[in-house]
Amino acid sequence: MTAAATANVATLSAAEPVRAARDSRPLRLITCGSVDDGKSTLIGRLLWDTKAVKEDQAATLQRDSTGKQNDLGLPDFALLLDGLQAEREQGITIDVAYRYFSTDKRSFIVADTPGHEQYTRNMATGASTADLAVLLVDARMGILEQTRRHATIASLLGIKQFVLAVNKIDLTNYDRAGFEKISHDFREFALSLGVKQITAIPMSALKGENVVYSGETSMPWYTGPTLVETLELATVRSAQTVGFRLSVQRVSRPGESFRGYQGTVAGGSVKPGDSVMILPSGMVANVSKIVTFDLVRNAAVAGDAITLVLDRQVDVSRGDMIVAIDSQPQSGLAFDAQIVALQPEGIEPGKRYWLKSGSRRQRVQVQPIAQLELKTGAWAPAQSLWMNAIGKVRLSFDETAVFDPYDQNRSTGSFILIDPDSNNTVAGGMITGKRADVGGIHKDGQRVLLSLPADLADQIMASELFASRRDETEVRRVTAAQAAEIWANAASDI
Ligand SMILES: Nc1nc2c(ncn2[C@@H]2O[C@H](COP(=O)(O)OP(=O)(O)OP(=O)(O)O)[C@@H](O)[C@H]2O)c(=O)[nH]1
Repeated sequence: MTAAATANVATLSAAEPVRAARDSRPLRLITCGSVDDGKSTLIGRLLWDTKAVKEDQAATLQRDSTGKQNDLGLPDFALLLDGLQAEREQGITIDVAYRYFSTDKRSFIVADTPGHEQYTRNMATGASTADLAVLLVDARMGILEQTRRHATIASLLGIKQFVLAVNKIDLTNYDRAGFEKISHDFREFALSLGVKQITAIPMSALKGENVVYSGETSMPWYTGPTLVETLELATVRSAQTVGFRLSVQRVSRPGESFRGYQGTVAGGSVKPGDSVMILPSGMVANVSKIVTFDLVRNAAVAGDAITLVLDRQVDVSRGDMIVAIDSQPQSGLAFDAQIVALQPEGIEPGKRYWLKSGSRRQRVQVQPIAQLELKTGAWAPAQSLWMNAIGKVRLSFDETAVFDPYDQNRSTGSFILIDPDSNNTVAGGMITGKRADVGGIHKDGQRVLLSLPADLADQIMASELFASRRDETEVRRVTAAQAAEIWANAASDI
């Protein structure tokens, strides 16, 4: 550690305690950027300078770095993450690697998300739980399309605080004008996304400048905070406001006398005596008991895995949602959503997919409406969505679907789409809202629902199209505007 760096440690520890009422939950952040922007080096540097690296790891790192030290004689920090990298390359379970570190003011969880284009999916996974995004750019390259894509996904997923880490500033000779141009370009783009909290920091992850320790010796012109100071002051996302949600994973019937509904609480809280509704059936019951692995509990909150026992016999199956009666999600046949297409085959107009949300799996027809132009931030009409595209779509279900909008509940408002032919996960998405409860022709159990405007509904019996289904067809009255939309979507439904 240099003398200047040591002096800065003292400065940091002596700083005013951060905001008294701050949430005690760790701050969750994601780092994203293009390949080689220096993410691994930055995370390694954060862990090293905050002393999150255990002694044995540090010794291994020094050994493995032999011959690779940088000009400060420090090890190659990116190697710290190599173990995780190897797991990632083998395939599989760890899409996003989580790392923990802390300062004397706060603890942090950082999700290391890969920078390659095809890893957009993993980036979205990390971002869905993050409070803040650190977007890395190479000071020599400036803002790239990938930077814009990541910033957009992070903002769609509800992240409102961004740090723009203008890394490798040492390679531009600490060029102030270059840094200011990049931060100006990014600020303009981020404002178009509605993101207002942006801190741009000139940084050398390799040399450890403006990460944990100040870079004032090399960049006297920069008087703003270091990365860690920014993180210490960031706010955690506020708790979601919607009521109790339990997506039923399993119905437990160990004996005649006991029937419990198992799952993880996906929102709100519940206690014995609460009135709940089972969706989509709409049946109502009261909670008589809450059981966890070995305990009877007097309450459960979001994140708890529980078995819920109700006070009466009701029909509940896997995939149903049990919700607070006074704060219900939206039920319907048609929803609006935003998705990120994840596979080379893209999203085809009108194709049927499996939609998976929590423990529920339903058939859905997906109609792309618009695609986000990353250069301008504008939505352009689109019929299909190709890999990595961010799009607005309409979802039409065969049977009643139940969601919260994503901004009210990230768990019951998000989903993935699976291609029934290839079994590939072709998109990840967020519900933005329910559409008017019409949507053309839908099967609801044994019934066929046909939605038509009032004037046409009176003539329905003349319709050849539905003659064969008349007995099982229910006609609903809707407005003319809704009807135009229904007809536009209906052809492929029949
Ligand atoms: N000069 C300089 N080099 C840096 C800096 N940060 C990272 N590097 C170098 O840039 C190269 C890429 O760094 P990584 O940390 O592996 O980049 P990455 O973004 O994690 O790359 P992937 O893991 O492939 O996505 C390495 O050779 C680093 O030593 C910096 O601030 N200054």
